[in-house]
Amino acid sequence: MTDKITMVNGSVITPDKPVIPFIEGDGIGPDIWQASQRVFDAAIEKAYGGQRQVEWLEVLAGEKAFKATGEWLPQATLDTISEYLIAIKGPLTTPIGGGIRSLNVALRQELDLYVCLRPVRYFNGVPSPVKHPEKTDMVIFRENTEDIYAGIEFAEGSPEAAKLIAFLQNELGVTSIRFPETSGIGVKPISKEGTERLVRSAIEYAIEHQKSSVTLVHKGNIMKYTEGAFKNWGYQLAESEFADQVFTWNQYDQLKETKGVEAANEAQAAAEAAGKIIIKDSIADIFLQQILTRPAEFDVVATMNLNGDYISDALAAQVGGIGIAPGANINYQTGHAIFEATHGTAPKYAGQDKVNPSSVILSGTLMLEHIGWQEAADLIVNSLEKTIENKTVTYDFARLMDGAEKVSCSGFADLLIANM
Ligand SMILES: NC(=O)C1=CN([C@@H]2O[C@H](COP(=O)(O)OP(=O)(O)OC[C@H]3O[C@@H](n4cnc5c(N)ncnc54)[C@H](OP(=O)(O)O)[C@@H]3O)[C@@H](O)[C@H]2O)C=CC1
Ligand SMILES: O=C(O)CCC(=O)C(=O)O
Ligand SMILES: [Mg+2]
Repeated sequence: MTDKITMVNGSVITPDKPVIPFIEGDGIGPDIWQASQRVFDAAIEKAYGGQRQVEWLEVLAGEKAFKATGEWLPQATLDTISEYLIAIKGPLTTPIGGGIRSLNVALRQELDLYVCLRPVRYFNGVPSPVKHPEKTDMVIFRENTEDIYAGIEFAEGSPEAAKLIAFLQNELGVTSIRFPETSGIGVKPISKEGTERLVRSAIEYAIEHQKSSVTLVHKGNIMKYTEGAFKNWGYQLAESEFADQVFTWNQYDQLKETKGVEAANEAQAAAEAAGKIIIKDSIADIFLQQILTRPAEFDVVATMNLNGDYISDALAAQVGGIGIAPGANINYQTGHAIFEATHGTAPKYAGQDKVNPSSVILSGTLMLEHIGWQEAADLIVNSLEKTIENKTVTYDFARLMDGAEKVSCSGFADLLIANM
């Protein structure tokens, strides 16, 4: 009998034969989904010998949905994911500079999946542009429902843009819009509630996984009441809700001011010795330099939507690129979660059975861990390590590895299954 995954008292309850909806995705989506699904099924079969099994339920979004229903994101898709709690998806296309708004963002907003969780770790043998890729081991908590992704934007020349600019100038005394006649305009909402639930999740994750620090990444020197507020609210939340478990740079600064630098250093050293998590912050531009030059100093990263988008792809590059960068969109209160790769639809490779399916496959291992099927997740990760160490890899790795054998997307999945 198949059944639904549910959330009971904050815990995910998984029946032996759960229904899990999936969205195949646009562009390379069908190639990587088909490869990934075979790997998931093989790992589950090997781990549980038929006692556990996923019943995959296709739901439509993107181009496939539009062709079939005339809608890009049918309500039935949202309803089904909402009902079954957990889903996994391939990438969906978003046109640039016009056309539909992002379906990926819409899914996150509609289901209020406020955390975009993107773990970044190195797999032995993966080609990387840095000397010590193994030093990059971070988990990104990207706020997933606010910021300029809220989509409050008005086009240059539109009556809405003219009205909003006139309001800013006439009612709020704004004089700094350089070319008001020809400006498009966007709004960036960042809330205390949105910040708190994101930072709370990041600190809880750090505690559960025994991480040593959480870094709040922001551009609060320039955007004081959005990104600067994120930093302040983040510190306030850490100090009020996790007083016994953390030490913050804000506390360090206060001690330095009142008792001097030695007292502040001593307090931080004592906190570290006691295993407390250090909550620190970094301005986004220098952070992008420091993750390259001093990656070992960062652990869990909590940031807003746009910063998190940039940081995800930058960190993915450090450990071998977007072909191996998984992710999950999660609401820890309702239990809703959609697992998906960090990369997009790579349209030039669509239908060529060529690209690396590892990002969706590793997103699937996050999903298996999330539903408590750790044995199946471990089988996949171990097999991925072995397959990469054997130098049998897709084009993206093969072009940077000496002596590698280039395999197709489906061929890579075959090897993962054989190596389990
Ligand atoms: N969550 C989602 O669904 C996302 C959707 N998108 C959407 O995807 C579309 C295309 O975006 P674009 O900016 O080109 O970014 P993409 O991530 O789709 O592709 C950029 C490049 O990354 C490399 N790449 C991507 N996926 C893989 C893979 N699985 N294996 C190996 N290499 C890979 C390729 O590099 P190379 O050319 O060097 O071989 C590719 O040309 C846009 O519509 C965008 O909005 C983007 C990001 C996320
Ligand atoms: O929605 C999109 O098209 C892009 C999304 C994206 O870049 C991301 O999720 O990292
Ligand atoms: Mg992105």
